[in-house]
Amino acid sequence: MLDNVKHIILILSGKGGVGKSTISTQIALTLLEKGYKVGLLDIDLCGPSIPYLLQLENCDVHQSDNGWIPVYTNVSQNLAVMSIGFLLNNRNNAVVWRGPKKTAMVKQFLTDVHWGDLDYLIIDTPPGTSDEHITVMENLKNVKCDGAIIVTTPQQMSIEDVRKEITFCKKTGINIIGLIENMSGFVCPHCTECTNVFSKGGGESLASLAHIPFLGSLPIDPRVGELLGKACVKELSGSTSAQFFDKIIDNLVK
Ligand SMILES: Nc1ncnc2c1ncn2[C@@H]1O[C@H](COP(=O)(O)OP(=O)(O)OP(=O)(O)O)[C@@H](O)[C@H]1O
Repeated sequence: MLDNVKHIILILSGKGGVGKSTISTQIALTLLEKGYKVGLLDIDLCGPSIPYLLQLENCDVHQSDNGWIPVYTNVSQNLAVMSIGFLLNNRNNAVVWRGPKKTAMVKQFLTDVHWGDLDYLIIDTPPGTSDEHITVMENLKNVKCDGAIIVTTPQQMSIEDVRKEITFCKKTGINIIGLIENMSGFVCPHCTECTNVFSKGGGESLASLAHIPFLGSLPIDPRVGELLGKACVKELSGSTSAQFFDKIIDNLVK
C-alpha cells in the first residue's frame, strides 16, 4: 500500500555490480539522517543484497491485518525495509522463478506491504530491464513516482547499457531524475591523488548527450562497501564520498 508514500524513486542500472544496492542503501540512510521517514524496497529477487547491506539478514517479515509489516532497522524506526531475503526459509536457497511468479511477488511488495507514512520509498532493482522492472512500472503508473536514478560505472561496457535503460525509461514513460557515475577513480587515502582505474567522465558525457541531468561521481572507496547499515554522511563525514551523498540528497529534496 503506497497511499501514504509521498515520493517514490527507482534505482536502475544496465549492468550488475555497478553499486546500485550500495547507492540505494546510502541514499535511504542519508535521507534518514536528514530526518525523513524512508522505505527501502529490494526487488532484486534473485540477488537480494539489502538485508546484508543493512545487517538485517536474520530478520523476518510479519503479517498483520493491514498486510506485511516491513522490517525496521535498529538504528531508527524510521527506515522500513522489504526484501525477498526476509521471506526465504533457507537464506542460501536460490530463487529459481519464471516471469509470472516474479511479477506476482513484485506486485505483492507494492500492494500488500503496510509501508505506512513515508516521505521517500527507494526501490532497488535488479540490473537490466526485465520482469521486475516492467511490473514496477505498470504498478506505479497511477501512483506519484518521481522517477529513476540510473547508476553506471565509467567503463564503456556499462555506459553502452545505460543507453538501453534510458530508452526503457522513455518507452515506459518514467522520468529520469539523473545519472550517477560510480567507481569513478580511486582517491589515494595517503596523498589524495586520484587514479582513474577504469577511466572517468563517460557517465557525464553520456548524460549530456542524452540530455539527462548528471547527478555526480562517487569514487572507489572501500570504506563505502564496509558501512553495513551506517550512513556514509555520518561515518565518513568530510570525505569525498560523504560529500557526494550529501549533495545528491540535497538536490533530490529540492
Ligand atoms: N564506490 C564504491 N567504492 C568501493 N566499492 C564499491 C563502491 N560501490 C560499490 N562497491 C562495491 O561493489 C560491489 C557491488 O556493489 P553492489 O552490490 O552495490 O552493486 P549492484 O549494482 O547492486 O550489484 P547487483 O546488480 O549485482 O546486485 C560491492 O562489493 C560493493 O561494496
